Amino acid sequence: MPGITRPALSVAASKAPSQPAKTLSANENLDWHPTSWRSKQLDQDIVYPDEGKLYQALSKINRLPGLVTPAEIERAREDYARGARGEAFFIHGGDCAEAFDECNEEHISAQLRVLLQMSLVIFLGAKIPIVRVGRIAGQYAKPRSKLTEVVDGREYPSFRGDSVNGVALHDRQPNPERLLAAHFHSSLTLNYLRSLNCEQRIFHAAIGELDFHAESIVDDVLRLNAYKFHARIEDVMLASARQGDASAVKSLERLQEAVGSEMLWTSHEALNIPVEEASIRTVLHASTGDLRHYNTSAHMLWIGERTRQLEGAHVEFMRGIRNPIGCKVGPSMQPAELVELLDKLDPHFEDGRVTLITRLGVDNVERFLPALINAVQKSGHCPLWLCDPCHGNGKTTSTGVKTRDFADMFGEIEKCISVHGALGNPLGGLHLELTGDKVTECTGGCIPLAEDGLGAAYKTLCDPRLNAEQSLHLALLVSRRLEGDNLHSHLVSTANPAAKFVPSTPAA
Ligand SMILES: O=C[C@H](O)[C@H](O)COP(=O)(O)O
Ligand SMILES: C=C(OP(=O)(O)O)C(=O)O
Ligand SMILES: [Mn+2]
Repeated sequence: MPGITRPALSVAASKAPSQPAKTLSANENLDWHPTSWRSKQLDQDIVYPDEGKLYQALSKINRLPGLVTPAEIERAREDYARGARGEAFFIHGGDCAEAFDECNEEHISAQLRVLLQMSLVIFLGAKIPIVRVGRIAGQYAKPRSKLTEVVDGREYPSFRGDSVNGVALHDRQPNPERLLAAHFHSSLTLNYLRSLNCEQRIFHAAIGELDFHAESIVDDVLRLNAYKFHARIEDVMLASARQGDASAVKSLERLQEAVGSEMLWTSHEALNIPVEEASIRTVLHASTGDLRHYNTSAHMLWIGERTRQLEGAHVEFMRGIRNPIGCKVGPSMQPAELVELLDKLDPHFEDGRVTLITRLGVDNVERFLPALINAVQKSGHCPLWLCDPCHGNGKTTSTGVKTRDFADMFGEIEKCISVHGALGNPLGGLHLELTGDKVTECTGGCIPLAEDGLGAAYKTLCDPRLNAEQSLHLALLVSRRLEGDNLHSHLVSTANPAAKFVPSTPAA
């Protein structure tokens, strides 16, 4: 569907100078402005019936404190640069679409806990620091394959995320008040995350719970592996205690440092550009004289597969912000197009400025990924490469339920690890739709969930998520794979639900 050209609503512009200062360094985008996207085609546009109310909501967001600070964004950039150079592994995950109704302590701590647990498990295989990034505290706007749907012969706008409209058919008109509600829900989520991050308790609980998971899961392999990993965490603690500080708490803190930064960086898809524009704060950098434009709605933002057109509004907006930025890369991306995109988004060739999130589908990785990697290697850009094994492996069951199979997801990750490894370009991490909650949305995994079991706790507002046990199982397999073990042939899939998962001999 063709996008529209936005009228000149001026929100962020009120805080940013209309012309760049004369003393700009080479690092500045001279032809960029927080509003320059408005003259470009905006795909997946959200059309509000009342532009006046939209303007009021955007200017309120512009006046409210940002959710994150420029200093944090600078620290996140350093983590992304490390990841791009192969010095850290990223676990980027969370809900497909956050829900206002799930903005509660249980859901938020479950998200943080599962990401921490996955980090610990993958750290023990990859043996490099792990950086965690949540699809959290702002993942409230969705692109859709079809912008309308027909129910009982009547056409309605599709559900576009809680910041836009409601799931209920009577609530499908985009409502600008939801933008403010999203800002406040994001703020509460982030506030709670910051409190949890400050507490050692969540880290201890996450380790302790690896055993709990092992107890609660009937599958032999997960139980064995989780115990083994728990024992190895203790080994690492003992070793670091031996090296100096005798105190176990001290060594636990060291392990925490080794696993990665304490902060969970926040992220969401930058889909609704007017509200992203309203979140910009422009800062004059004292030592370089650069004007830096920080999008304070999240630490990291990404461009979706449906809105990554080279000449489109989303790419135009994103190229000017200082935050680490990402772009989804689907099977239609051409190698030359990818390099052109990087030239736009990363004109100064900065390590980790861009994260490429490939989502090719298990059967497409070997066909498309090598040429994409080769082209990027030749271009001189140094992006962080993540594998999103979710969005290329979607299926709809015969009863119309959206799902994904665990074996396809691990299959895509394995192939990405192999292709990246063969080209001397190690995979930098994973991008996953997951939840710490006990949902039944994806098939397969350690408790082989079949299609007829999906109805038990199918709660997602958009795409199916891995549940806590599936997420941990995936982390165990990835950890072993990064260590050199190949467990893929043992995977239980719904294609063969009776298959027994035979444990491999625990490594010494
Ligand atoms: O999260 C990603 C997209 O928004 C989602 O896959 C689109 O789903 P749809 O094909 O049901 O619109
Ligand atoms: C919309 C998403 O993915 P993609 O743009 O890759 O389809 C998503 O990550 O939720
Ligand atoms: Mn999704």
